[in-house]
Amino acid sequence: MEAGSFTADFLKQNHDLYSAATNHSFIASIRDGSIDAQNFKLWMEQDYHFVREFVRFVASVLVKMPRDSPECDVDIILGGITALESEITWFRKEANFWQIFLERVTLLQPNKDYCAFLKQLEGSDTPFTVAISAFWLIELVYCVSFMSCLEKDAKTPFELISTVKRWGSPEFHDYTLKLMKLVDKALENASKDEQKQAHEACVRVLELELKFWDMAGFVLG
Ligand SMILES: Cc1ncc(CNC=O)c(N)n1
Repeated sequence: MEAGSFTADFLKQNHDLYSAATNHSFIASIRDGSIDAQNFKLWMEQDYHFVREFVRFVASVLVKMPRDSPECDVDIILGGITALESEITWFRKEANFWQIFLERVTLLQPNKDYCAFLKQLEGSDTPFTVAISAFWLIELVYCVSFMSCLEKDAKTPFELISTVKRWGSPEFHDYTLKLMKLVDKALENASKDEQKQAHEACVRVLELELKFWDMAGFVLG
């Protein structure tokens, strides 16, 4: 059997898990407008703290990029870091609107687990190929999930439009395609062992994204 690209093969082989992570009931509740404000606030509190760890992770991906990478490839990651700065600013502003006190939040277990996984990927024993693969998929799950909330028949509440546009916009989708190309280029010449490690890290990303949505959609009180 002729193998395709890493990313296409991965999504094909893990279709059910990918589908579960990108068609979650939490996202469906945003899309149909039935979402409870408490659940949205819970997601936002937890995600802000996830993103703080994610900044370090993306920085580690940049540091691991091979020295002979084309500048335009480095700039894709740099652009990702730049976007995270405005994302952090946006989170603070949004938190203010929703009366969330970000500094008082306690991390829930699924978020702790996800952050611990990111920390592991940040370590120098995780190769660039593995880290960039996980990076691509983390962004893709958010992109595909939130894109569904912008479809013509979606009834996303107007207060949540800025949230879904952040990750569901055509620009963000473009960015995930650029990351996908970086991954496929990096994995094409990687050893079988690194390909396997990258595959395993991506499976873990899907499991953790799924648990993160479960946590956000959990009905309080
Ligand atoms: C849990 C999770 N996964 C992916 C993203 C999207 N990346 C950066 O914002 C996110 N914010 N949170």
